[in-house]
Amino acid sequence: MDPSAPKYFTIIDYVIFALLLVASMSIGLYYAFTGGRQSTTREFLFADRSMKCLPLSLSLMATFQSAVAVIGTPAEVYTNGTQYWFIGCSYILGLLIPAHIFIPVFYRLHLTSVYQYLELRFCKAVRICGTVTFIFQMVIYVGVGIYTPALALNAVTGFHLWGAVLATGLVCTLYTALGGLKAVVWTDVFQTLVMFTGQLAVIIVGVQQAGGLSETWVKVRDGGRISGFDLNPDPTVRHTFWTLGVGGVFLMLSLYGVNQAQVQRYLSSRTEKEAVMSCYMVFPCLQVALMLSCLMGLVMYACYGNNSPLEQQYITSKDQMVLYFVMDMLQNFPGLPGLFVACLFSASLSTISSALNSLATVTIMDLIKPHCSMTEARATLLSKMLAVSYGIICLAMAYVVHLMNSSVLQAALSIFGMVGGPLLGLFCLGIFFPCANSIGAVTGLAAGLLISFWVGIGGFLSRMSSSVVPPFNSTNTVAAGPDNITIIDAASRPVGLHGFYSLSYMWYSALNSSTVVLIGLIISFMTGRTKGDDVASGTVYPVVRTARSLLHKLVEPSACCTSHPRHKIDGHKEINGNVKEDAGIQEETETFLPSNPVSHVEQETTV
Ligand SMILES: O=C(O)CCCC[C@@H]1SC[C@@H]2NC(=O)N[C@@H]21
Ligand code: NA
Repeated sequence: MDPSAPKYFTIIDYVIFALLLVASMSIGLYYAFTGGRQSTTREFLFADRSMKCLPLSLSLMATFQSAVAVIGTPAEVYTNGTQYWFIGCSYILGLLIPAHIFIPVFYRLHLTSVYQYLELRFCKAVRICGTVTFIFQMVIYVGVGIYTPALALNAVTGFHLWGAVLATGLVCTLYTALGGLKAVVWTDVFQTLVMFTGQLAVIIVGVQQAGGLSETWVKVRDGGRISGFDLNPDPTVRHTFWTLGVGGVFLMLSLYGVNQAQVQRYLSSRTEKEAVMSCYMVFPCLQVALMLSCLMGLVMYACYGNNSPLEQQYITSKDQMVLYFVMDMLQNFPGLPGLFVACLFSASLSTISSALNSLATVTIMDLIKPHCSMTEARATLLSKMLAVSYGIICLAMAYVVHLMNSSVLQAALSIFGMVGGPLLGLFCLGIFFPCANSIGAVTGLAAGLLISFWVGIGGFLSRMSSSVVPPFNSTNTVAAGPDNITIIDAASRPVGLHGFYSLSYMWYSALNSSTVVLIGLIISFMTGRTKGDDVASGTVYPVVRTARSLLHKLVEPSACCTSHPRHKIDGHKEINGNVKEDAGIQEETETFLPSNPVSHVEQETTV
């Protein structure tokens, strides 16, 4: 069989792919016509705040595990070894901090959009800036998420590229717009199971084809694909334990701490404890997903060694390697290629649906509702129309991504770093620095975005434009284009602006969030910092508040300010409490009372 010939699907493969779309659609329709039939925003956007932690944790994991991880991570491990696996170390702090800092603050404020926090803590302008930045980030990310599987599929199987993009985009938009968050969460659960099954099947068959487990191990070890701890502190080296294990923490916080798609899931939990539990349960799910993706890269290496289909010119981009491998290895197992393609599209659908739902939520809650009152029915209908509109916008975005043509994994992570990083910085400024004021927040965000685009685009252009590859240090592999990895001679090191541009993309989140905090604090001090007591209570991390009042007492023993006792309703009754300012005494009241006049926080009205 000519290895360069495109591989074709058998009819059973198409059937399995079609079944995935039908099953996803059915779940959407089920939630459209059961329960409250999605007639309130509380149900459509927050699943009646009744979600349990198991489905939530799978949905949380699926939201940022798209086809990019299924295709990009194995290609990364095949090309550069298992160094990328160390990103798993960042999941520890990357989930502990959201569970014990961000969730308690956001949950007790009974938010409907995470950007409401910015208005509570700062002002409406900061909220709008945060919302618009989030929309920008997610629309681009979804564009990558829709385009990635379709491109790989088209390249290897001849499957019509825009047919796949349209099928994915339309089915996903429909079940999201019909079934709301309940449908999105339960399709995420179903799609995650398909994703894991598909990857496992390919790994098992691939190990067999490579001659068994021990043979596979020997080949990847001798091929130098098992990376040890690379403790090189040089921030321009693309992947080291530091860029992945530490830089990855900031990336994780921007996604699992302050990204609306994830915060909305925490807020849809029955209790705060369930929300924290779902965050904890994401950890094993993420480790399994990472392990499967990395193992697939190793198995591919065991099968192809160094003469990869890329070297043989059978494919044109390293992001097509996984699908080529699947079609090459599973050709004799009818149905398995279809299963893996279903896995690929499951990864994509679960990310796109979560993104569309969160985009509709922030648009209705942050940009429309605060400026025009409307009935619950109209708000829900508008949310559904927004989900459809964003689906169409993201399809158009897929075309833009088509024009960009860069390695998908790095593209996705760079987007998170370049846009998610500054947003993380904005929330950290609010939660950990009571002295930060609104002017500091807006200026800090602008500075963070400026720096991130300077480094991100500057780095991309300097890699693309320099005919003679700019001087880089030895182990820095520069992914100049989608596939040509350029290993640079050991002698030279990045100097000046090149050093700045050659910062590993894994440091973008850390650099940009720190810039926002630093500039935000400087501007706050220059323009008259906020006095501790002027800050809306519940918007600053309690430990910071306590530390401040202790410090105050130490410095000025006569200081009158005492932190007001916080009336807490006892644990098991604590449900989505909203914080009410009432003569300085904070107490949490049942959320479903008519919204109290004092609370600044709009609430989704309950029927
Ligand atoms: O798969 C994607 O859509 C993007 C690539 C992975 C995104 C980041 S990497 C760290 C964290 N772990 C995940 O599984 N997803 C996020
Ligand atoms: Na996904």
